Amino acid sequence: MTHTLCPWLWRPKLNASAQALTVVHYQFVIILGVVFSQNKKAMHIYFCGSIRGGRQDVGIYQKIVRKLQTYGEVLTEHVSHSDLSERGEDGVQVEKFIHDRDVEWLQMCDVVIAEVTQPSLGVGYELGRARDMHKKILCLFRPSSGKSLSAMIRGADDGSLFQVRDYKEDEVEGLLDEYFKGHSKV
Ligand SMILES: O=c1[nH]c(=O)n([C@H]2C[C@H](O)[C@@H](COP(=O)(O)O)O2)cc1CO
Repeated sequence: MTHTLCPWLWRPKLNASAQALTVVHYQFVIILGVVFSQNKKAMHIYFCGSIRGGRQDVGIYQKIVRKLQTYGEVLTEHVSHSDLSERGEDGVQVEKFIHDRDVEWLQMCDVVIAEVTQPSLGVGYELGRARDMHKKILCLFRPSSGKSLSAMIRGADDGSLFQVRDYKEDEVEGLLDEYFKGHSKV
């Protein structure tokens, strides 16, 4: 029986119980391998940052995206590209393409990280959609900008799925480490 199922395990010198033990051992190793490879599956991270709302914070977006890339795949890496201007992405029928692609990415992501200091209609829309999808959301705001965050963002903080944190630029990496410590596999 054993040699029919697993010919490479068939060792005529082993008695039946030793063969059964070997099979159980190999099954255990296979199960461990499957569990381990699932845990290693990259987390999908959706990063939101202003584009047409103004690109003055692109340097901070780059810092955030670099850090996020140590935790998983950032689906919207383009938001942090310094050559992406306030005009946004170009192309044929680009508006519908961008909207539909980004909503699909929101659906597939494990977590949404948004830099919300520079107000942006697109980021506000993404956050509303993500909240309705019950995604884990972290919004980052810099009070040193002198701006006041919309109540529709700050007021959405429920201390759990939707969180808003005030931060200083030099704290952002530590803050993300702290956040992902609690959400290492979403
Ligand atoms: O070209 C684009 N590509 C793109 O992915 N977006 C998405 C991602 C950003 O998090 C968000 C920015 O919105 P807005 O452009 O309204 O600031 O919208 C927005 C634009 C332009 O509106």
